[in-house]
Amino acid sequence: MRRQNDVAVDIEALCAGLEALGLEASERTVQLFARYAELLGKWNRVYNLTAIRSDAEILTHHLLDSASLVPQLKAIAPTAGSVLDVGSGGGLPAVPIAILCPEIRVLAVDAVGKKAAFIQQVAIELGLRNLRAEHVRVEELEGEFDVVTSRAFASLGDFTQLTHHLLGKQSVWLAMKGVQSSVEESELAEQIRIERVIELTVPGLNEERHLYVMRLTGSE
Ligand SMILES: C[S@@+](CC[C@H](N)C(=O)[O-])C[C@H]1O[C@@H](n2cnc3c(N)ncnc32)[C@H](O)[C@@H]1O
Repeated sequence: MRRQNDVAVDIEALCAGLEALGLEASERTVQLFARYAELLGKWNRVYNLTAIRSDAEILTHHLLDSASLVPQLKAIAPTAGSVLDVGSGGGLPAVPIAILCPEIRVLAVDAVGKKAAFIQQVAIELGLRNLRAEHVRVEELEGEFDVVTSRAFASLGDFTQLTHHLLGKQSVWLAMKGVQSSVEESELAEQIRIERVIELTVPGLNEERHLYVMRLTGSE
C-alpha cells in the first residue's frame, strides 16, 4: 500500500524530460533518479526537506529543474573536476549533478545537519561515490572548487559574498534563479562579473528559469 508522501515518479515522463534536455536517459540514470525521488518522499515525512510533495511536481520542480543545469555545466566548464553545491537542502541540484556527471566530485553543503545527513544517506544508498555532504555554513568551509552552484539559496550578492573564498582564478559560479533581477545584479560586488544569463527551459514546467554565470573579474 502506498503511504502518504511515497514518491513514485512517472518513468516515461522522466525519460522524456531528460532527453528533452539533451541528456541520456540510460537505465542507470533513470533508476538513480527514481530511487532518489523515493528517498526524498520517505525522508520528507520526518525531515521536512521540501514543501513539494506530489510525484509530478517532484519530477518537474526538483529533478528536471535541477537536471536542466547539467548541459550548461558541461558546456561552460567541460573540464571541471569539482562542484560545490551551496545550501543544497534535499540535495538539489547536487544529487542530479552527481548522477549525471560521475566524473565530477560533488560536495553538497547545508547549514542544517539533518539535510546534510539526508544527502550523505542518498550518496550511500545510490552508490554515488562522487557525492559527499557536509554539515557546515558555507562561509566557514575551506577549499577550492571549479564550479560553485546554488538553487534557491540567496541573492546573487549574498551567494557570491559567502563563497568567493572557495573559487580559484578559473572557477565559475552558476546560480539557478527564477526571474532575472536587475536589483540583485546591481548589488554584486565590483570584483564579480556576470558572464552570461542563460534562459533555461525545464520540460513540463511553465515557469521562468535563469542561470547566472559569474566569475571573479580578472579571471577568464
Ligand atoms: C531554500 S533552501 C534550497 C534548497 C535546495 N538548494 C533546493 O533548491 O531545493 C536553502 C538552503 O540553504 C541552507 N543555508 C542557508 N544558509 C546557509 C549557509 N550560510 N551555509 C550553508 N547552507 C545554508 C538552508 O539550510 C536551506 O537548506
